[in-house]
Amino acid sequence: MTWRDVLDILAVSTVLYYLYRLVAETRALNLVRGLLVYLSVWFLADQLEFRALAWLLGNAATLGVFALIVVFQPELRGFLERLGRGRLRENGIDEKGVHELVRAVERMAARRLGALIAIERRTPLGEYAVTGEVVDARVSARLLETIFTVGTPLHDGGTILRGPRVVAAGCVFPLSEREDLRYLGTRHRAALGLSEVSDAIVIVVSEERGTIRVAERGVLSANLTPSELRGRLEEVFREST
Ligand SMILES: Nc1ncnc2c1ncn2[C@@H]1O[C@H](COP(=O)(O)OP(=O)(O)OP(=O)(O)O)[C@@H](O)[C@H]1O
Repeated sequence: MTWRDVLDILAVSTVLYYLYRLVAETRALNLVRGLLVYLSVWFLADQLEFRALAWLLGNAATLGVFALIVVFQPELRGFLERLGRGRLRENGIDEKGVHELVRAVERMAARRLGALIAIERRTPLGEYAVTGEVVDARVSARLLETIFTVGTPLHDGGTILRGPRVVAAGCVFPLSEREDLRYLGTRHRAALGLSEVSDAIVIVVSEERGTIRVAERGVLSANLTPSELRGRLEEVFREST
């Protein structure tokens, strides 16, 4: 085994890893499952010498490749654009998203609605998203306020934003274990906990006090005004474009 082989293996692993992340984040995941079933049936038909079925599946596969390129044209285009910009993942949030998010947070703080909102950056938050309900909708102030309205099934737990979309709500985040912060309530410890295990920016609105704080890389900010929050989020937005 030479250094070339090691580099080759590393390169292939990197490509496979990014392909997996790309597939896991888009609607291509179901397609991959479908393709695996298709290939298994084709393989079986071939092994069992079901000539007609194998012929049909073989020819349909050629057509299918072109059909896939057409159907997944938006994803492929997005992927190639990001590859060109040197960023394989969309991270952060866009300008309109920041505007809607800050509006929602400001209103929720004024109304004393407790809220916990994580903005995914480079660390994938899929494992926490699956603990809640899939939302997959464009972020809007009205949507966020609706999610955190007391008495609704999804208001408990955290909401996850990926780019300009709300991906999931009612999610369970890991609680920070820090002894010196035991005095904090669980909503704030969950915000901090998630920021300790990821690079997410986690916004927390206190139901008790109506304050706005942000947890980032294991640090919980002091109370922020809505415009201070906007400033921080705009920095994140600039970093991601
Ligand atoms: N692990 C967790 N992941 C996500 N959300 C959580 C988690 N633990 C608690 N929460 C949320 O926090 C709420 C309880 O907040 P609690 O009052 O204990 O915390 P707090 O930090 O004092 O917040 P507040 O200032 O809003 O009262 C729960 O109803 C739930 O919505």
